[in-house]
Amino acid sequence: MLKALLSSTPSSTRPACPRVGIGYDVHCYAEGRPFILGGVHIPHHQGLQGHSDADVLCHAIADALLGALGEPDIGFWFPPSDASIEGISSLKILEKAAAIAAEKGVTIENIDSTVIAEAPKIMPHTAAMKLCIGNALGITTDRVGIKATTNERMGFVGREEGVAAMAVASVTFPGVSNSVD
Ligand SMILES: Nc1ccn([C@@H]2O[C@H](COP(=O)(O)O)[C@@H](O)[C@H]2O)c(=O)n1
Ligand SMILES: C[C@@]1(CO)OP(=O)(O)OP(=O)(O)OC[C@H]1O
Repeated sequence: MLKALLSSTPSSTRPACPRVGIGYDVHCYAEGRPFILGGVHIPHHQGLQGHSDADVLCHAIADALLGALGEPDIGFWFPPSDASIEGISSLKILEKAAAIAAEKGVTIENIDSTVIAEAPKIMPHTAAMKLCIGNALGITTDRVGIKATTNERMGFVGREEGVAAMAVASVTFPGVSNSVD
């Protein structure tokens, strides 16, 4: 009876829905700072400036994920004006984005990213970075893409004034069904 009633009413059934988001960030270099990228301390003569640990890659990934989730960006959740988060590990920011995804029942499918840096070499550190990012997001390392390129000596990246990163995130929102079997 209920099944017949439901089949005659407008359906609210919706299949699982894939979504994507993009993120971009840039930080300038400063002497006397550790260079933290993807949660990993990479030996370098200078690091990135920021209110947080300035992990430009994690910030780009966080914004990509928040975008895919339809949420406000990183600055909403972690305001630069908040003194209590000074020096915060950006892996915590990824953990927060993953928690928001989990609350919504959203599956994180994969992340891909590119770091744009003239120096140092990034690729030797990507295995460690993928582990940190994968752990923070609760996904396996094969779902975390990290690539790197120089800027061919052009612009602020080319002059080694800073580092940029871009990322995309792919997620699946859960389907809903009113069917009664
Ligand atoms: N900071 C970087 C930049 C580049 N790489 C690796 O070198 C390759 C060549 O870079 P080009 O910018 O000259 O195309 C690139 O594909 C990366 O594998 C790197 O590790 N770190
Ligand atoms: C997480 C925050 C907190 O201040 O980190 P910042 O180091 O300020 O980095 P930025 O990418 O400029 O902005 C994001 C901020 O919300």
